[in-house]
Amino acid sequence: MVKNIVEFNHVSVTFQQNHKDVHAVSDVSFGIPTGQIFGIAGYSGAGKSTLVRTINLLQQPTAGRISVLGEIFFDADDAKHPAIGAKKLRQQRRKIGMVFQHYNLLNEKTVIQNVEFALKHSDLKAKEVTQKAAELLEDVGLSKLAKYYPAQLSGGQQQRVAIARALANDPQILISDEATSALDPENTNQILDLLQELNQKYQLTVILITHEMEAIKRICDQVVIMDSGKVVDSGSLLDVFVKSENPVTHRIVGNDFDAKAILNSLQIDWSNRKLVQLIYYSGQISEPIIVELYSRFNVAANIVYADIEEFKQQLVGTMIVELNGNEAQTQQALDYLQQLDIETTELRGAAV
Ligand SMILES: Nc1ncnc2c1ncn2[C@@H]1O[C@H](COP(=O)(O)OP(=O)(O)OP(=O)(O)O)[C@@H](O)[C@H]1O
Repeated sequence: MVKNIVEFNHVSVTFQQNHKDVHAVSDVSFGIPTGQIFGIAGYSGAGKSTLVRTINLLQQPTAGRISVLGEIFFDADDAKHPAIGAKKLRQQRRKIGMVFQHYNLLNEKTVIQNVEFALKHSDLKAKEVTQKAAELLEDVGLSKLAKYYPAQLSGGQQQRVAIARALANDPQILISDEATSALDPENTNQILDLLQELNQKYQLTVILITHEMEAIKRICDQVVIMDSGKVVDSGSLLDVFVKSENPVTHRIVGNDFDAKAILNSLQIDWSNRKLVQLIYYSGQISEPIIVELYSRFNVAANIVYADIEEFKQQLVGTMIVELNGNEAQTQQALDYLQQLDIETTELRGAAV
């Protein structure tokens, strides 16, 4: 099994529009580990769709190299044959399923016929095709609606049909390009949970392209943030959402853990106050720390702000507290928090 099921090396895509170059993707390099749910996030127009369309060469890059499933699909430096041959590409594309914001179902066919349609080039006999389609519908929780027509289904149900269809040829990669963008929050979460189930059941690598940060936070293992065609940040959810200090990342993913932004938005003048930001992870706090700081060190901790966020079932909390105590005792209190593996950052001295 290859470590990275997709690898982008210095990939660029430039379009010509009105005699001008549009740099939709600029010098992007990163790998997507096999078996992960991998998020590509950013605002509309950041270049996400263009980049993922290069994976199965629906979009040819103008520069760079792309490896997929351990094979070089495209290498701009190979002047004679930059792309893999058409026949090979057709075979390999079957290992890459795609779902989009629009479900693109065939309205005159029933739910099961829509899934069967995706198997028409397979080697299966008619009976096996029907059986396989029925199994796929069971995977996506739609067995009971097999004979319905798309128009009789809700948006979330239609997207489930699209997912079953995308899985028809047992792909190793499923690309979800804004697949939940047209759905309400409840349906969005159900589709995301389904993608997670499929990821686990079939060791399916899921590439989730979205501008919705809540979707990334709910199911992704790793994420890259794109802005203006470039990758501006990458890493685990905690690296990007909690620890990143990149202002562009903050603008895109939000400021939930950025103490300065929080204090500014609360209009708290903290220039002469001893404020400390605490960041802690699920299961970490079993003691009533605020009480402990007072009883052990005689340091009073007033909570200025507190929040808790969930990242793929891991809770991360942040508190901004004002510590009142003498210098030595306050230092002891901070040491104590660090012993509990609570990350502490002193905010003293900076202006609003
Ligand atoms: N075929 C094309 N010709 C010219 N410009 C294009 C073409 N396709 C995309 N672009 C431009 O490339 C940039 C990136 O578009 P892209 O669709 O990849 O962004 P995105 O992050 O996926 O956003 P969205 O979710 O809105 O599609 C945009 O400025 C877009 O207008």
